[in-house]
Amino acid sequence: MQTDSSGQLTFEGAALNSLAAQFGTPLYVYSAQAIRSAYQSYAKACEGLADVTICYAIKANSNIHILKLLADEGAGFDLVSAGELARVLAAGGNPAKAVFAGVGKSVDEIEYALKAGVGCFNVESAAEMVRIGEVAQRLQIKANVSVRVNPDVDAKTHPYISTGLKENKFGVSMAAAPVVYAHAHQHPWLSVHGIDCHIGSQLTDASPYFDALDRVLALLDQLAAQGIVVNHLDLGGGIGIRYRDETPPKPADVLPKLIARVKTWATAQGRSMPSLSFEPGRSIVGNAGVLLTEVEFLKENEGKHFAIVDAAMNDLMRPAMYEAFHGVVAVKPNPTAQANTYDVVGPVCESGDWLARNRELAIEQGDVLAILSAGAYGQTMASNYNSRGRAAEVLVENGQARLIRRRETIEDLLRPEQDV
Ligand SMILES: Cc1ncc(COP(=O)(O)O)c(C=O)c1O
Ligand SMILES: N[C@@H](CCCC[NH3+])C(=O)O
Repeated sequence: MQTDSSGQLTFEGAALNSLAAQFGTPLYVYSAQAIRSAYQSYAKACEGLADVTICYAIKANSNIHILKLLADEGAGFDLVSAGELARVLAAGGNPAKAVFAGVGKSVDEIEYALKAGVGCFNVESAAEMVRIGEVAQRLQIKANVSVRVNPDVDAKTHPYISTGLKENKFGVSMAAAPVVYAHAHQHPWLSVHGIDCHIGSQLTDASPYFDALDRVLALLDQLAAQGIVVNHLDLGGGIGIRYRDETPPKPADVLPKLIARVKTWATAQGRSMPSLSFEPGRSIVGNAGVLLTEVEFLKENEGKHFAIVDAAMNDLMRPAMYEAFHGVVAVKPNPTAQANTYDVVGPVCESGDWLARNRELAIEQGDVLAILSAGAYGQTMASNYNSRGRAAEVLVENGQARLIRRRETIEDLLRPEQDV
């Protein structure tokens, strides 16, 4: 994001105020260049070090135009539902470079993924391994499987987005994993591909990755002693971004060291170097997107100032759900406005419908604000609560803006109930 000579905010060469006028608000705006360079920071960090696939976690931002952009860069995908797989296919992505995670894969989803040729299932329970084996046998299509293990490592992040502790629902415990592998190993329609581990999201400290890796490598030794050789490691996603003042590690700070540790282990064990994958989501798209919203009203209740805007918790759920901080700035200076400390709130009928609290802003009715770092877990977590249509999305590339999702209309909202 930059400021032009008149003080207006621009995003990859496009003035945000003009985009709001052209496409309306609320509006998600993404920078193609920022997404590409975030992806490349992963690809370059591993270059020449090992056989590595970067599987972008679709849940962060699943717009098919963004998936296409990433597929064109060479990304694989981490998906968690039939819907996300359909998006990969619609975007022209290669299903063989996709991994399918999630604790509750249905029979239909497994069947769809097998027929589409998904590269690997990251299996999260013994019962799921049995189910995948049954579906694979019925379809006579071999399923590649990794076990997603839960290493019981504290990722030191918000409790709602920590996934690698034993109290979390994700993955198979280290103690139970050998039995799950043994089932896959002896099954004629299952092929043991790798091991998977994802410990949480918005990590700002890299040390939990190394703790988790050490536990994973110890488990691989144990499996090898049982005659089960696992030659692929999927180390998940989770690297954080800056929302306020965080200093998360960069892929180049973490990935080469993780790869080096795997190499040292492989050499010591006299094994060939395993292939690897990572599943970043937030760090690819989070800082590449903003949510534009117009001020509907300014209001004061007994000295408390509210800026009521046209975006709401249904558009950006993170503040309501995690009390998450997102920066807020006016997209152009308003010299006649008086500065005040505002809570920026939406029109939804919930006290939890706030986007930002206690922000110093010099704004008037009709001004446009940018909610920053909204490219990840923004539109993908949006809902129709209060019967509000989802926002439109625009992708900016070299100053040119392209609509990549139209605004939902009232007809879109009513159709599933009228079509019965
Ligand atoms: C299995 C899995 N992989 C990858 C991710 C992506 O994580 P992040 O967006 O933090 O990189 C998630 C979400 O936390 C996940 O659950
Ligand atoms: N949705 C969360 C992250 C959860 C990641 C999914 N495993 C967020 O907005 O931060």
